[in-house]
Amino acid sequence: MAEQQNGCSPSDCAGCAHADSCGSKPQDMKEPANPFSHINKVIAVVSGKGGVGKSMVTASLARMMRQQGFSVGILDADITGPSIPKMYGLHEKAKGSEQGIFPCEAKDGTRIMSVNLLLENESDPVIWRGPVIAGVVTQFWTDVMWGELDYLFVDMPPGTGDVPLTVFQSLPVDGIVIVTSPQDLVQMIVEKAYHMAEKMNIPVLGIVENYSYLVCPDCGKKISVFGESHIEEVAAGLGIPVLGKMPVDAGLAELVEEERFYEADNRYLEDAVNKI
Ligand SMILES: Nc1ncnc2c1ncn2[C@@H]1O[C@H](COP(=O)(O)OP(=O)(O)OP(=O)(O)O)[C@@H](O)[C@H]1O
Repeated sequence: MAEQQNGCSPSDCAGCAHADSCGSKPQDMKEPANPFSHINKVIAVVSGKGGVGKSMVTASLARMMRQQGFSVGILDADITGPSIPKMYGLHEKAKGSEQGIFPCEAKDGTRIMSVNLLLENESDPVIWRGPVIAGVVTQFWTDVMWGELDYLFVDMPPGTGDVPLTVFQSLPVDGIVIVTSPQDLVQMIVEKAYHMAEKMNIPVLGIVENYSYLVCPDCGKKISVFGESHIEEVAAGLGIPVLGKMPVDAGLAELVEEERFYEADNRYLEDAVNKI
């Protein structure tokens, strides 16, 4: 917690004539991007808990922006459970030069960096302690030559541990998207993610609900497989928009299994395009 002086707090610094010399000013721990990276917007995709389809949502948002003609990258910060390269059929090793590491390029032009593109065998487990993992994620920012990007999506590990903290402190994150699924604990889980972003002064762009429903292939009826959704109330309570609701979609799952996500055409998140 930053020390308070003169009875003021870090949030009072903006516009204060004494901000530069005052101990209340929050320390800027942002790391410089690689000199060969020019990134317009960094968006972190987070979830309060695992298994809600965060990577699916990250890649879907990236695909949608790609379809709109934007240049897009995905930084896979889920170091112990990386799934992005496989979704896009990438199994090569990333190459480097004196200036840094090149991201790998998927068939739709999405630039991707993940620990799996650096490991000798992609099935090798990553058994590193939190600070080492957080250091690798920072290097994906400082050492990777992303080039010109309109959007860099960061697929975060679940929860509020070391890596999310490092990403929020070290990368200039413009906003976060919270992914959740319909369940009783949703309010508490979303609020945890929301308050973490708030404490780090990062705007929450909205919530995506995954596994929202299933459409019966015979009668077309929507079935709430994981219970009724309360996402609208939770979002309204926090004053943030619902960016979209994704059903369990066998077509999307198939594209993941067949490692052809670069062909995905996910219309469920269409509303998100103008909000992120
Ligand atoms: N809406 C969906 N419809 C069909 N399959 C889905 C959907 N969302 C996710 N999946 C599938 O569920 C599996 C898990 O998804 P994903 O890897 O995105 O989860 P995750 O939240 O990133 O996992 P974790 O955070 O626990 O590492 C994947 O095989 C993915 O293809």
